[in-house]
Amino acid sequence: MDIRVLGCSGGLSDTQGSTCIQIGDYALIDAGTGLSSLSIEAMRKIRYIVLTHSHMDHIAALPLFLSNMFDDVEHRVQVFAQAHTIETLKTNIFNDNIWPDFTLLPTPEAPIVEFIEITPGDTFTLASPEKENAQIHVFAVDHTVPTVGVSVRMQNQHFVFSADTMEGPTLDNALSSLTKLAPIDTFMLECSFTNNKRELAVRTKHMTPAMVANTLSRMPELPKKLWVSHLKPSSGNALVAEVLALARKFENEINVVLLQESSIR
Ligand SMILES: Nc1ncnc2c1ncn2[C@@H]1O[C@@H]2COP(=O)(O)O[C@H]2[C@H]1O
Repeated sequence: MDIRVLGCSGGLSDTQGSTCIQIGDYALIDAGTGLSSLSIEAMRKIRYIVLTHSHMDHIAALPLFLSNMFDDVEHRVQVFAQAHTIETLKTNIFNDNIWPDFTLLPTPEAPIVEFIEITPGDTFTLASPEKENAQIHVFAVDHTVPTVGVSVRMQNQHFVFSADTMEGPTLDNALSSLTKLAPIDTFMLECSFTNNKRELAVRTKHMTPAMVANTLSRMPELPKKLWVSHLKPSSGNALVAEVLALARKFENEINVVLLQESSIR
């Protein structure tokens, strides 16, 4: 399985782009500013993008990426997203004011991008032009706007990305179902705020290290690796210290990796 985290910051940072995960060389989950670490040649190989939700840190690079592709790419980029995400992008971004409506360009018959509506619970295949296909399953998570997490299965490996979510039964039930589908090898889970910002985390539907620990303790079977991501830059070193303490607490049970610049490329 070839998964590269191009960015997973929960905001604007001098060390890391925002959420963008590359599958092989041909697909992305989310299109945050981490996408800008790809060369133009690498961008031209991208055929599919699965968007978890409409928030800026997950879609910021999509408009500029599409204009990069516009000139000389023959394939159409397929963007998979929930109806809310598609509608929000069309109304607020691809509206010929903020950015051109690339769903009609260069011609309405053969546009550069096609939005494909997905619903939580859907399973679909991203066909690789060269290597093994990726089997995608999207599941509902609990965030302030309609959001899906993404399960990727390829080469007998199972990677699960929580996207932005709060702890609770929605996530717990999804993790139980996903574990039955196939044991989870790598679980990329968000952790946005420090424990003393629990109230803000609940209001904005995000996780703290304590919530991450609770979620792990309720999982029917622990994944082999936990990638902790989406730290808010404003939470700084205090959050890093809390995540490292969490890693020590679980060190005999699970390999906890804090995704920072050094460990994601
Ligand atoms: N009530 C709030 N107070 C402070 N920050 C907020 C509030 N609501 C949303 N945000 C921030 O706005 C961000 C929108 O994207 P996120 O959900 O990743 O994370 C959210 C928080 O960082």
